[in-house]
Amino acid sequence: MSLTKQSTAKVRSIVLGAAGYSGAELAVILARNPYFELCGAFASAGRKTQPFSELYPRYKQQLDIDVQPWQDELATELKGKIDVAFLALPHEASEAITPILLAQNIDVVDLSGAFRLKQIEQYPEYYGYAHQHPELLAEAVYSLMEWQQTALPRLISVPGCYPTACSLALMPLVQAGLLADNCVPVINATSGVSGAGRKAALSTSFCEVGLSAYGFFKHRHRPEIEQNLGRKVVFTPHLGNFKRGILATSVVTLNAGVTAEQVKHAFSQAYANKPLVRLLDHSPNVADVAGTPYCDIYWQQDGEQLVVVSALDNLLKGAAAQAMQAANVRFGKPETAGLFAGVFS
Ligand SMILES: NC(=O)C1=CN([C@@H]2O[C@H](COP(=O)(O)OP(=O)(O)OC[C@H]3O[C@@H](n4cnc5c(N)ncnc54)[C@H](OP(=O)(O)O)[C@@H]3O)[C@@H](O)[C@H]2O)C=CC1
Ligand SMILES: CC(=O)N[C@@H](CCC(=O)OP(=O)(O)O)C(=O)O
Repeated sequence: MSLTKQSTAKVRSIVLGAAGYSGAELAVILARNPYFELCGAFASAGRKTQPFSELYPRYKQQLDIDVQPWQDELATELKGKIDVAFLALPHEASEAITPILLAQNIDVVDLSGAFRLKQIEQYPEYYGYAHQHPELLAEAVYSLMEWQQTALPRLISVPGCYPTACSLALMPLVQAGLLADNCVPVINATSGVSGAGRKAALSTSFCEVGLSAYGFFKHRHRPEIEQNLGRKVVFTPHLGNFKRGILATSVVTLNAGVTAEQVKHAFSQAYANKPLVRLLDHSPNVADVAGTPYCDIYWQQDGEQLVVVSALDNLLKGAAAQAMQAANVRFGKPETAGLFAGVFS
């Protein structure tokens, strides 16, 4: 195994799952973040070492790093050479590899759902497997950064893509106490096909995908959204025939008498100094957030009924950009470092 040149001045990082969609986005973001150094990129053990630009040809001459097969034994070799590992892996792989990395004093920023839910008994029901590490579930901090109140520890659990879109849309109303007690938010959200990852599957192949709902009541993001909002929701994800982006439409009932000014104040106050949330005066469009680290939010009120529409790029604010945002904060760097290309970086 080889690592690229290291500098003690920068946060030394690796990406596991760098051949996949969200890991690849993260590798690109890390490579342009002046405060971090991308020291290694890894895929599954069965893969041969391959240049990143062979997997993603648009990065030829921009990101010259090899994607190498990951083996757990590498963790020992990396001790003292790497500060943080970003895991863009299937949930169970993340759960298994995390303690191995932590044991070598390597921080973990996990993009999977392995450490998102605080109630361990929800894993069999919503993830289809029993969680083996209650101590790490307790230790992990869930990093919905706009609402993050506490310091980030060595194990960071990055929120899911749909929960980020829905929670950013509804948290201001919850925190301001504007939702009716008996309100069960109804959330319909449509994701582009990259949400399903890069691996080939008939159901997500281009000619098969139209627009359809799935995951009724049992999608793993439902308990995550409920954990964030502190109330039950009806969450129905949809798959649409576009590459990237999520559009979430959340319908709620407000307390009687809540005014338009109160709603506006709740959103403006919540996101006044939050650089990655944009409050719009028109309905969001996934085309305007695809390729950006933003979550766009808009609402319309009719008496006690409120519709909130939010949009983000599932691979960026819904995954890699949010992971970078959290790691920037964890290591004391500017929150948005690496997230904007060119003059905004
Ligand atoms: N896609 C999205 O919109 C979002 C994804 N996420 C989460 O990020 C994670 C990755 O998702 P995504 O990028 O879509 O997935 P992909 O299927 O595109 O990529 C998965 C990556 O993980 C690697 N991998 C799989 N198993 C192992 C293993 N046991 N050891 C080492 N590497 C392994 C794969 O390697 P190889 O290519 O060699 O098989 C591949 O590089 C998931 O947990 C997902 O839930 C989070 C938010 C949004
Ligand atoms: C379109 C599609 O299949 N989307 C995925 C969610 C995206 C993802 O990978 O989930 P996390 O955000 O939890 O990591 C799904 O419904 O399972």
